[in-house]
Amino acid sequence: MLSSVIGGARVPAGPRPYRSTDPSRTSEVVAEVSLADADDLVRACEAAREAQDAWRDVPPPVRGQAVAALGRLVEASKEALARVVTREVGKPYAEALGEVQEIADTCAFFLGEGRRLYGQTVPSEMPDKQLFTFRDPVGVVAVITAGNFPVAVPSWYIVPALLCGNAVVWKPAEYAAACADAFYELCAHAGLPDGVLNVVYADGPETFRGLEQALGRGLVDKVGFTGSTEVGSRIGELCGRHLQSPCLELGGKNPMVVTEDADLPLAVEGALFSGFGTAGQRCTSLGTAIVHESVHGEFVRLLDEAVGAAAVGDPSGDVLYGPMIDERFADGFEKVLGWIGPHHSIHGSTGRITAAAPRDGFTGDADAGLYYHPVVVDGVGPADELFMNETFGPIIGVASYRTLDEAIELANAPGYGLSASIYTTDPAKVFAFRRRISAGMVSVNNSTSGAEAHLPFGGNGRSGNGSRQSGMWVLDQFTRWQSMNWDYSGRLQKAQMDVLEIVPDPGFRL
Ligand SMILES: NC(=O)c1ccc[n+]([C@@H]2O[C@H](COP(=O)([O-])OP(=O)(O)OC[C@H]3O[C@@H](n4cnc5c(N)ncnc54)[C@H](O)[C@@H]3O)[C@@H](O)[C@H]2O)c1
Repeated sequence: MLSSVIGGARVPAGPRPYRSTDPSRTSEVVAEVSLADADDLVRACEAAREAQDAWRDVPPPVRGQAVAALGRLVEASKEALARVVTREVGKPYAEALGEVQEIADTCAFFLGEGRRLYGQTVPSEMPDKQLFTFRDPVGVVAVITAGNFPVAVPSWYIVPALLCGNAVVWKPAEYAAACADAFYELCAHAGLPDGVLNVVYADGPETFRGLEQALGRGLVDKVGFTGSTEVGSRIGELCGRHLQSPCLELGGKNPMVVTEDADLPLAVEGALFSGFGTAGQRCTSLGTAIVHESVHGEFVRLLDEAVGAAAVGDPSGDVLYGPMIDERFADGFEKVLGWIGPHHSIHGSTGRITAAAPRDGFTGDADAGLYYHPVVVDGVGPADELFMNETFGPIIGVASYRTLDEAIELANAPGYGLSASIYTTDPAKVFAFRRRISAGMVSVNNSTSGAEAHLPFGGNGRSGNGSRQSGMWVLDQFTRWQSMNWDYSGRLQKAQMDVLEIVPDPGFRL
């Protein structure tokens, strides 16, 4: 039975058992977990506070060695960790390998940051005085994550937070506990002192209660949250009461605009990958393709063709996508299917896949797995729930437009702002789109999905509070700037008042 780890020690199993199952064969248990309660979460924050005291004094290049060791351990266990991801959350194995690679890439990037955690020397207004800036760790970082990227997204928080000298309390998604535990074990063997990284398996309500208490007692200095917009806004409110600004990485309803001059087969390939990859359960999944009216019919025809040839099935095989991650997401998707109104034209079957997948290669027991057909709904618009809200399932809408202004207005209408893409051969359209789309990430002739470990990742509006992950930008989340001025003149020099005056001759003319 898996249990939380606080201060380097496993917490004895308690009265709250939880089972995470294989979504391809829901009768198979992947992990039995003993869930913690609010008090455990508070204890983990206390342990982190204590451990951070010494960790902050370890020089950043040395902290970088732990990050490097983690990267090496992840590389060495890449296949094993990917297999756990495939089994527990149903992600196709090739994608799972990519997800694990992202951890290794993140470690590679932040290893270097350990030697580059630069401050600045800044000139002063006065002579014989020098100004400096330093980056300091924020303290204890509470990280709460979703399970659709059960190891890569946590690493985006944990790796830079530790490198910057913080201690971390990580609360992974319960339904991805086996993935979390495997990743925790790799971290624990990378040479981190006890208590610097704690993992707490808990459900949402207990997590909220624990976080409320920990924030109230000053035990948490930063919250990193990846999950739904609904829960994110509650976390934001709670942090706001304690004058903290969390990192909020939330849901997406990501648009793809296809212009009249676009390479249509390329756009269709992108739509297929980002609409149905991971069964549409990515924050960056394509929500709506917004297609110029002159190519709309051809786009839908090509998309139908591609969808018909797609393989859905056992995620250990070569498939476009596997099952929904968990019963909860399958239930949520059933609800979404009810949003499809009679006035839409539906392409694909809306039902559960009960026999074989659309193509060979499906070996799982379909009746027991959480498999759904890919669904394309043509003719959606802002009056539809389907157009306005994240669905988190294998369904995409198609809308049509006449002018680029209209396309951008449609793309911004749902009020999310994570990822957006445009397929066009006209650079003027690219820049007009880039300037006015509300997304944090824009793709040109590429799908809405995908991230690289050194590019800022994050969204605006219903997708987040503008915080960014990955690359050097995330350092501002996990460090605080301290400025220092050092006056070695031997006098009390006062800024603004004792400044040397420059006296120009205002009457001078050539
Ligand atoms: N923007 C991003 O980077 C990103 C990445 C991955 C997933 N997501 C989003 O995550 C969502 C899917 O994940 P989910 O359904 O597991 O999200 P969720 O909000 O239900 O849960 C996310 C995490 O928060 C915890 N939680 C739930 N209720 C809580 C509460 N009241 N207080 C504190 N913690 C609580 C959960 O146990 C889980 O660990 C989608 O909306 C998806 O778009 C966003």
